[in-house]
Amino acid sequence: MPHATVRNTTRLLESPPLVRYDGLLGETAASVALERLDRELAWQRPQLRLYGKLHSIPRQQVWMGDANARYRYSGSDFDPEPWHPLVAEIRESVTARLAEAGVSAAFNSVLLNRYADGEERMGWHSDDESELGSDPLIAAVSLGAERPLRFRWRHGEDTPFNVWLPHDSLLLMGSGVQRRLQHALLPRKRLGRRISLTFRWIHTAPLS
Ligand SMILES: O=C(O)CCC(=O)C(=O)O
Ligand SMILES: [Fe+2]
Repeated sequence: MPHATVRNTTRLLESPPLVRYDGLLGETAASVALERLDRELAWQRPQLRLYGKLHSIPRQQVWMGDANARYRYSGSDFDPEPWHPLVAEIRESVTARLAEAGVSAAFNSVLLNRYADGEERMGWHSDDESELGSDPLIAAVSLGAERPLRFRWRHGEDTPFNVWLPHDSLLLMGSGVQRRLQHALLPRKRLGRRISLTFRWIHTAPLS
């Protein structure tokens, strides 16, 4: 099974911290998924408040998941969209591939991100909201233009590094990654459309 461990993190993180698996859906199915998600989802560009001023995010997104998997993100509450059948199928492929690799994981929600071109991006952050628990496992599927996800150590333990995310790949961000690193999808010139799906487990509160 093709996969690549990201070597320069293994000294500093527990196993399996950051692993990329290639060929998740198969080339054709992945290209069909890119087109369908692009067309069929209700992509949104919410405004977030930053230092008291509203800014449109430099990408589009959709939150999807179980009805009770509510999420708080940059000061706003998001109610998830119901599972799109194709996204539910991709989730099955992700959990199956992880299970083959000996990683048992379950996901009740996903943030889908759509970057129209290389100018669209996501700034530095860790996915460390309290709803994700103390040591979340996040699985990120990439479709479309290959871009690097850049990582930097929160306390400068080592140098920043890129993990390239080709079409139809799956990046597992495992134990310690959110606690010890931040990541960003920085702008790059001359790049086409990309959609990512970052699957998560949200610890839920009872529906009121
Ligand atoms: O688009 C990506 O690969 C990164 C997305 C990300 O960091 C996130 O959804 O939290
Ligand atoms: Fe993230």
